[in-house]
Amino acid sequence: MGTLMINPELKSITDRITKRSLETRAAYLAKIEQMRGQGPVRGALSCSNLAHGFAACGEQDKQALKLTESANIGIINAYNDMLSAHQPLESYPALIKQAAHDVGCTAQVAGGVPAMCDGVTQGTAGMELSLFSRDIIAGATAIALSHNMFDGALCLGVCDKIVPGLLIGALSFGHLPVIFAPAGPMTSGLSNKEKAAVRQQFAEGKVGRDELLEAESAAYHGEGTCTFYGTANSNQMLMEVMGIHIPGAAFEPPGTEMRDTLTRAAAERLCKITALGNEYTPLANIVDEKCIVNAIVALLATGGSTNHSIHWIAIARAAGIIIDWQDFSELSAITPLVARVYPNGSADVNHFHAAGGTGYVIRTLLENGLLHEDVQTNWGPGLSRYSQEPQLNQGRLHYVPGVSESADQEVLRPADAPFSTEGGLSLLQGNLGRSVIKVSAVAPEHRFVEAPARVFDDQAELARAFEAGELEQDMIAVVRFQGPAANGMPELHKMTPYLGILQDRGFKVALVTDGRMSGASGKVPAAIHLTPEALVGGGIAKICNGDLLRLDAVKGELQCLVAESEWQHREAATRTSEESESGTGRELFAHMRRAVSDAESGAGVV
Ligand SMILES: O=C(O)[C@H](O)[C@@H](O)[C@H](O)[C@H](O)COP(=O)(O)O
Ligand code: SF4
Repeated sequence: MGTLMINPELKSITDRITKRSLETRAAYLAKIEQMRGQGPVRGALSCSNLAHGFAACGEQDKQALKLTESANIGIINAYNDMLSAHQPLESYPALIKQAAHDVGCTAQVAGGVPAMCDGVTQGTAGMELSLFSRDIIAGATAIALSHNMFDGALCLGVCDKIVPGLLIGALSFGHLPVIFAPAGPMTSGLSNKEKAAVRQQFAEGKVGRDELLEAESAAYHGEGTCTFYGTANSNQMLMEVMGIHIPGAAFEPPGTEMRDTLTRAAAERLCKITALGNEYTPLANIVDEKCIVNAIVALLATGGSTNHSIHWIAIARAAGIIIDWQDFSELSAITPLVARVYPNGSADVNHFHAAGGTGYVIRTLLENGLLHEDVQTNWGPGLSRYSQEPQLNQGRLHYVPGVSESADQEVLRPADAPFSTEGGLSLLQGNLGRSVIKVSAVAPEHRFVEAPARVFDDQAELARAFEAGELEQDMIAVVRFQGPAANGMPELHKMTPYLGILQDRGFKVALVTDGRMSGASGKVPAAIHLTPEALVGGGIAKICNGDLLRLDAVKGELQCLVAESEWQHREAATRTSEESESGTGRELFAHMRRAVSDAESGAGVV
């Protein structure tokens, strides 16, 4: 691999983050140091604690656990049948236990964590629990690891809030080595673009529910992660570039010999890097400022999910590192877009993987000084290890250098000849507050929209207005009271077909909301995560129907073009509906709505 001269702006942004985080990072590391016992963590347990901990084990494991020479791995499993991406995880614990035994160690399922499928809950009341489920998962991870029987943790989770929640929880046990093992993507079915087209036809009444269900079922047809580059697959890219997977684990499909080999290898590696061995690699040493910056760069370079402009702020905070949207925006200005995967193009993650995948992205960014190479990883020091690709040779795993050229220039390009010289996300600012936009999914001709506001209190109201034919005009839809404190900041992805139709009909259309969009949302310019949110009196609550709004993704401006004197005297609207307070379990999350931080602080309660 060529010289790895670091980009000077990348270095300066990293130095700024390191300086800003000095105190919080030092406090985090001090807490982790306190948690590091000598010898296996279980050695500090009382006899009764330990006996409870291995009561249900077989005799061989009991003997191993009584002694303190061999490592015991805690498995945190997010298996359920709701997420096609998590369904394969059902069989992983048995594979991991056998792999641990094969190297003289033990493994136990430390606990399960809940996992919500945002595809199942999209557009329903359940989506109002989705963001909060991240911090519930973080707490559930800590509950599992708090048994203190473990010398390392193997996290089994893939999708949206699950990987961030597992990682936030595991960072509270950052004295342990932690490896994430995914299940991989579904094989390609009906393309995401064709699926989106049938949805628009359904919204226009051109096809019926049977055709729609047939298209959806042809797109989402089997086990594994949905194949668009949304939040779940962005998680996989970021776990690679942070060195938390073992190299090349992200996009191998489930149910293959390679997939099972990678899962076993993760367990074997984890047994090797505990404090009992001579390659001790605690999670706290991996997730540092350079690692977080690498994750943001990889997100921006691949047009990853906007949700990570929230989750990775929360993850960084869990490691004592403070980042904000200005950091994202400045990194985006120096990060080339090297991948076009739906919604940023028509390819899916299987095409991305075949074209060179995570190894190629890491290689080309390293070669252009756009990632920090001098980092710690679960596979050893130095990020260039993750530009390698796994191969099987008579059933044994080994690594070879990854491709040095993209196998499909329509899907992956080198960082010095990218699809765009800027990354996928931008910060928008103005008299409405601060928001983010995924520019990589918006055609250049749609990145500037100035049009009258049409104000809605939820996405269903917008759908009704569309169906009544009231939206056939240039319009910036304002959907408010969708922030974290209002109703848990749901994804508002169901609006995408309606706004896409209006855009296709030639109207200038955009969306402004304090809510979220799906990582799969695309072509309509959307200023999302608007902070401060409507419920706390943010500017979005002062917009009236007909106000002229400007969304300029090129200059980074979001403005209500009302005279300053009038704007200052505008009353913020108050919410008319308490619908989000109860039903579908939402009453159980009232304390989180009251305590949640704003989107730019990570929308967290932990
Ligand atoms: O952020 C994300 O990537 C989304 O939450 C994704 O996980 C969700 O499942 C989408 O809603 C699926 O897309 P459709 O709803 O278009 O099927
Ligand atoms: S990618 Fe989204 S829709 Fe697909 S399994 Fe994961 S959460 Fe569900």
